[in-house]
Parts: sequence; C-alpha cells; structure tokens
Amino acid sequence: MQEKGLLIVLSGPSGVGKGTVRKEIFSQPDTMFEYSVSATTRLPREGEVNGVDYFFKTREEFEKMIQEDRLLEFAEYVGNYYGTPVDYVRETLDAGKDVFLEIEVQGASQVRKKFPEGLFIFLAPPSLSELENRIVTRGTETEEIVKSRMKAAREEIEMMKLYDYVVENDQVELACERINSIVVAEHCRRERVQYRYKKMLEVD
Ligand SMILES: Nc1nc2c(ncn2[C@@H]2O[C@H](COP(=O)(O)OP(=O)(O)O)[C@@H](O)[C@H]2O)c(=O)[nH]1
Ligand SMILES: Nc1ncnc2c1ncn2[C@@H]1O[C@H](COP(=O)(O)OP(=O)(O)O)[C@@H](O)[C@H]1O
Repeated sequence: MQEKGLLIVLSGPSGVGKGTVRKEIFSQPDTMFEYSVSATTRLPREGEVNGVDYFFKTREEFEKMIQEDRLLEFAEYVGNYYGTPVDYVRETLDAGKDVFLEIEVQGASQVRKKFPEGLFIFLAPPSLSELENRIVTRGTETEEIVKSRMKAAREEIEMMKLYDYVVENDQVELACERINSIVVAEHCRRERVQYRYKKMLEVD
C-alpha cells in the first residue's frame, strides 16, 4: 500500500498574508507540496488564469458542485463562494504527495472535521494594528469593509486555539521557512519515517 501524503491547511484572518505566503512557498523551485486550486464564483482579477489561480465558476456551476458533493469544504466569503475540489485532494494524497490548502477559517473548520489527521497551521499577524494596516494598504476595501473585516478578524483570531501550529507572519520569508520546517518535523513525527523502516524490515 502507498503511504499517504499529508494534508496541510494554511488559514488565518483576512489580510494576514495567506495568499502572499502561499505564493512565495510555491514560487520556490524546491517546493515540497502540491497546491490544491480552489473553485470560486468571484470574477478573475487581471492576470489570473483559470485552472491556475482558481477554477472560475458561475453560481449555478458552483451550486451543482455542492449538490454533487464534489467539494471537500466551501464557504461564502464577501458575497462569493470558495471551495476545495475533493477529487484532486484525495487522488494526490493517495499518490503519496502532500497537498497544500490556503483557505479562510470557516472552510478550515470543515476540513478539520473530515480530515482530523491533517496539519492545521494558523497564520497570525504581529498585531491587530498591523493587520489593519495590511488590509488598508492592500487597497481593495472601502473603509466600511475594513471595519467589518477587523471585527471578523478578532473572532477569527480566537479560533487559533483549534490549530496545531501558529505561525507569525512578521516577514514573508520567515513565515515560509517556519511553515516548511513544521512540515518537515511533522513528517518525522508521523508514520512516514516509521513506514519506511517497516518496509525495510519486511524486505530483510
Ligand atoms: N473556504 C475556502 N476559502 C478559500 C478557498 N480559496 C481561497 N479561499 C479564501 O478566500 C479568501 C478570499 O480570497 P481571494 O478572493 O483570492 O482574495 P484575497 O483576500 O486577496 O486572498 C481568502 O481568505 C482565501 O484564503 C477555498 O477553496 N475555500
Ligand atoms: N509579512 C508581511 N509584511 C508586510 N505586509 C505583508 C506581509 N504579508 C502580506 N503582506 C501584505 O498584506 C496584504 C494582505 O495580504 P494577502 O496575502 O492578500 O492576505 P490574505 O490572503 O490573508 O487575505 C497585502 O497587501 C500583502 O502584500
């Protein structure tokens, strides 16, 4: 039997830098993970490619995916659906590869229920004021939305206690290094190493 890959879930409050950290991890030539491309009903931004950044869907198409149980999790976020296609995740894990999800906190809670053996990493801001700075400087939100995001962020930060690890995103490179180290350590701790030795003993 093929040893299974590890499901890695990176989550955290809006504006903390999940997308930025994920893109940095996947821009490294020696990245150790397979990225699970999400489906969404939001419109593509300039430069975004269907099937690479997201699978862009209409609301009808997305709702059909929900009905057919083709999503591992989904959430409605600022008026749009976002979800993780389940087949890719299962097939890739079964092939022994590690799958990386970058999703908001509601979705992460759903994944926790279905994949309790996953590795859940919470990306945390250095402070609430720095989080607000990031949301404001990103420039995609009105003042009113920034306020509601900050209110939601306080509740989202409360959820960090449900995660296996908390990584501070003070500097993007450092956050990526911490995430990579956690995954390496996790593999040593879990059955992957033991499995290799078990195989070795079976052969001898
Ligand atoms: N639950 C869930 N959230 C997702 C998924 N894909 C992306 N997200 C989250 O959706 C939020 C909005 O993403 P996006 O529209 O790309 O804008 P961003 O805020 O610039 O990252 C971010 O918090 C993402 O982490 C998914 O498949 N499921
Ligand atoms: N470590 C960091 N230091 C300073 N700014 C950051 C850092 N990480 C991300 N940012 C900035 O914060 C803003 C929000 O990041 P983004 O990746 O869109 O967050 P999220 O995906 O969590 O909503 C962006 O303008 C991004 O450039």
